[in-house]
Amino acid sequence: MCQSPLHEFLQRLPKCEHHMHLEGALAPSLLFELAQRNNIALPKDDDAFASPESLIARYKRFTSLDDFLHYYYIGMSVLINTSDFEALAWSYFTHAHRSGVVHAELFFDPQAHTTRGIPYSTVLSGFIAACNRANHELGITTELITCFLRHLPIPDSLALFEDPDVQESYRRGDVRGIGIDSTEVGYQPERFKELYDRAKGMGLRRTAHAGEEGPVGYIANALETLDVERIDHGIQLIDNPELMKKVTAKGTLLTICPLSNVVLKCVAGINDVPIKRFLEGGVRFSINSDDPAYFGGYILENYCKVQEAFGLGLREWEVICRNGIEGSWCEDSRKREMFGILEGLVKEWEGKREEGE
Ligand SMILES: Nc1ncnc2[nH]cnc12
Ligand SMILES: [Zn+2]
Repeated sequence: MCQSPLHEFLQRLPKCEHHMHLEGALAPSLLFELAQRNNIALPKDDDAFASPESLIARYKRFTSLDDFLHYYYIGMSVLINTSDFEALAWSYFTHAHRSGVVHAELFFDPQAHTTRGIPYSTVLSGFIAACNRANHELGITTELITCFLRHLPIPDSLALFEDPDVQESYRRGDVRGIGIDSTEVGYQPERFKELYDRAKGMGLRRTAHAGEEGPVGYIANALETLDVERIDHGIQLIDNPELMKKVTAKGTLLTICPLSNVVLKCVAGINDVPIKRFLEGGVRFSINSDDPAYFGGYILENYCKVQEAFGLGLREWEVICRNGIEGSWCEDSRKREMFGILEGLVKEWEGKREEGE
């Protein structure tokens, strides 16, 4: 719980999450439980894997994106069965519900599992089961997004994309779009042009991690060569006012993850995430959790940290939330429902203000 008088308002805002890696919701407690159940040996030469507590302590000392990714890929090696993937996603949804998430568009990394011999169908069926349960029991609507790993060879991405099970998941609408993630610097977005062209040809939605650790040129490159509809992170946009104007005019949504940026040392502190400058410049963005089990908080903690740093008003939060709803890849009827909740909440809180509460 944050110290802001707006804490209850922030909790109740109807949040859309657009940047959340399901594998990044693997809490150390579940990681150790699954390692034991599935008989997976964790590295013996790294003291961090001695216990869940020592792992949590190590997560507080990440030095870079790659330092985090090292632990992220080892962590997910404990996921073997459909039930493991379902348990992981369900643990995310219970936290998300408490944080006020009403709509979640979730990344997963198929190649990180298929390269370990886990079939795509095992991964997907576990995630779909949790999504269905979240919809029925918590009222959260969902979309899934396959992310391709930029550090792997391009032909591997294309081969996975064309895999009959993967194609079937796109055709059925079980998976709505594609993205690219993993190590950024040295892996320019344009390398994935063919993949994105094929995805666009199939009517899939498209986003890409860019401008997290990498320079602003990667953002321009993703927009130009991949024709993406959203940019994941994109905080380096602040370095190029001309491009910022273009992104604003186009209405491209940045999916910003403030806690992640601080923990992975992409910025010195939360005050350096360009929230205020993007708001003033009219850049659209949503606020997201990225890998909550690794970065010390879910989406509400990100909202709270932003509030503590920038002291935003009701109207500024309304803009952030409205842009998040608008930039979602759900039906217009669902957007209208979420706009309705938002308008009601803002009116209620403005009323409280007038009564001098
Ligand atoms: N923040 C991040 N950046 C790039 N790849 C990721 N995979 C999971 N989290 C990521
Ligand atoms: Zn990410």
